[in-house]
Formats: sequence, structure tokens, C-alpha cells
Amino acid sequence: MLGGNERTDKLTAPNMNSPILVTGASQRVGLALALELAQAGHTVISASRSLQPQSVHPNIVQFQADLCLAADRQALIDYLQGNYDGLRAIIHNASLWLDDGLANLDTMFRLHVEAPYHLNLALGEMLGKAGSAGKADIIHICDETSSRGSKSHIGYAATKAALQNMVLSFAEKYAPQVHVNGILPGLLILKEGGDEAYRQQTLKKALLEFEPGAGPLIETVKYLLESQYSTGSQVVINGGRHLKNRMT
Ligand SMILES: NC(=O)C1=CN([C@@H]2O[C@H](COP(=O)(O)OP(=O)(O)OC[C@H]3O[C@@H](n4cnc5c(N)ncnc54)[C@H](OP(=O)(O)O)[C@@H]3O)[C@@H](O)[C@H]2O)C=CC1
Ligand SMILES: Nc1nc2c(c(=O)[nH]1)N=C([C@H](O)[C@@H](O)CO)CN2
Repeated sequence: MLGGNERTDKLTAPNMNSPILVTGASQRVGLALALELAQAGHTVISASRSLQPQSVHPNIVQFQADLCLAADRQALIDYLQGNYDGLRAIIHNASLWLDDGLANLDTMFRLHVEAPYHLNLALGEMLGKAGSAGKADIIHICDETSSRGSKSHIGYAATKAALQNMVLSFAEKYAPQVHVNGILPGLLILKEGGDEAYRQQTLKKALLEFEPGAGPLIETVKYLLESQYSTGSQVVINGGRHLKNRMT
């Protein structure tokens, strides 16, 4: 039985043969997260449709894949199984924040639900071989609207709610070797090109009225990777938005 620091060190010690898969790491939050993990010594596999012109860090391996397509997902699975001993973690960050409509709902279902479902089932055995870390992690990046809905993005919130629900199922299926948790952000980074009125309106939706950037998500990922007693949990990072303008 490992004790104290030795056990914690074991958990966080990067194992180059057990990379961390981050989906949707070509920009914004996912790219910042991939860089942080790479700088900590992890090998990061970054899967997205577009690639950075040149590698942003020697520890980041870019894999081009449209995760809405089963064939691209299978190519990613085959690559991982053919080149690494195990997987330290999978972070399902890839996402599209699309307006409502049947075509967009289908796309968001494929990306937010079908892709994590397919990858978690196919890569479960690799996660079980995380090597020196002693445990592996799956982290679903959901949204705080997963649990309260969104009248302006019904399909987005519904598909993120399905992603949130799968945290519970996979946590039970893969315990104790693989810990499965969800992160439910409120505002992180506003979309480029929005006007000042939208920005102010959005900031005022939370008790903490500022745009935090990727930091809160990165901090939460690092906590979950080091945690030995979190699985099936949903971590909300929304600046107190659920308490704003309550009918008290
Ligand atoms: N920004 C915010 O304020 C908030 C964000 N979140 C969640 O946090 C996460 C990160 O947010 P953010 O950085 O703003 O997200 P972005 O929308 O800026 O980026 C999403 C990422 O997903 C990738 N992606 C999109 N479609 C596909 C696809 N079909 N196959 C593979 N990759 C794809 C994109 O890369 P590419 O286009 O190259 O494929 C991109 O790297 C998301 O899950 C989001 O839902 C939750 C609440 C608030
Ligand atoms: N994939 C994405 N999901 C979300 C985004 C985004 O840019 N890409 N942005 C938001 C908003 O910032 C929202 O939290 C506040 O208006 C939500 N999800």
C-alpha cells in the first residue's frame, strides 16, 4: 500500500507511454489545457479537425479527426492502440455550441454523446494499463446548463446533459481503476466577435462578474487527475450563476 507523498507522486508522475488524450485541443480552452499538461511532462494526444500549423509543444502529438465520424474515431483508436502501452486519461473537451435545429442537434449528439461513448468503450482496456500512475481518469467537459437547461440552446444543453449522465454510468462501469468525473463550467471564454452589450449581459449572469478564461477548468482537471477519492462527481465552476437573481 503506497503511503503519503509517494502515492501522490506516483499518481501525478507523467508516464510517457501512457499519454493523455484531449479532444478539441486546437484552440481556446482545450489548447490551453493541452499546453499545461504538456508543460507538466505528460504526452498529450490532441484530436481535432484542424491542426496547429506547427506543433505548439514537443509533448503534444496532433491527430486530425472529425469525431462526429465513426471512421475517424476508429482511426484514432487504432493509432493509440498501435503506438502506446496505455492511456493515463481521456478528457472529452471537443464541442460545438450550435444554435437549435435538427441538423445541429444531430451534429452535437454525435460530438457530445456518440464520440465520448464510443471512445470510452473502445479505450477502457488501455485506461486500465495506465502504468505507474496507479489509476486512470476520464473527464467529461459538460456545461452548467446540462442540469438547468437553456431556452436559447436547447439541443446543446440536452446533449451536454447526456454527456453528464454518462459520467455516472462509466464511473460505475470502470471503478476502481478508472475514475470518471464531469466538469460543469459556466462562462469561461466568450466567443470572439461578440459585442460589448452581450459581454456585459453575460458577465452579469453570475455573482462573480468576470470572464475567467481557461484557468478554472485547468485547475479542476489537475485536481481530478491527482484525486484518489473522486469518481462519479460533477464539479461546477460557474461563478455562482445558479444563485444570481433567485426569486427569494
Ligand atoms: N467557452 C465557454 O465559456 C464555455 C465552454 N464550455 C465547454 O468547455 C469546452 C471548451 O470550450 P471552448 O474552448 O470555448 O470550445 P471551442 O468551441 O472554442 O472549441 C471546441 C474545440 O472542439 C473541437 N471540435 C469541434 N468540432 C469537432 C469535431 N467534429 N471533431 C473534433 N473536434 C472538434 C474544435 O476544434 P476543430 O474545429 O479544429 O475541430 C475546438 O478545438 C467545451 O466542451 C465547451 O462546451 C462550457 C461552458 C462555457
Ligand atoms: N463548444 C463551446 N461551448 C460553449 C461555448 C463555446 O464558445 N464553445 N461558449 C459558451 C458561452 O460562453 C456561455 O457559457 C456563456 O454565454 C457555452 N458553451
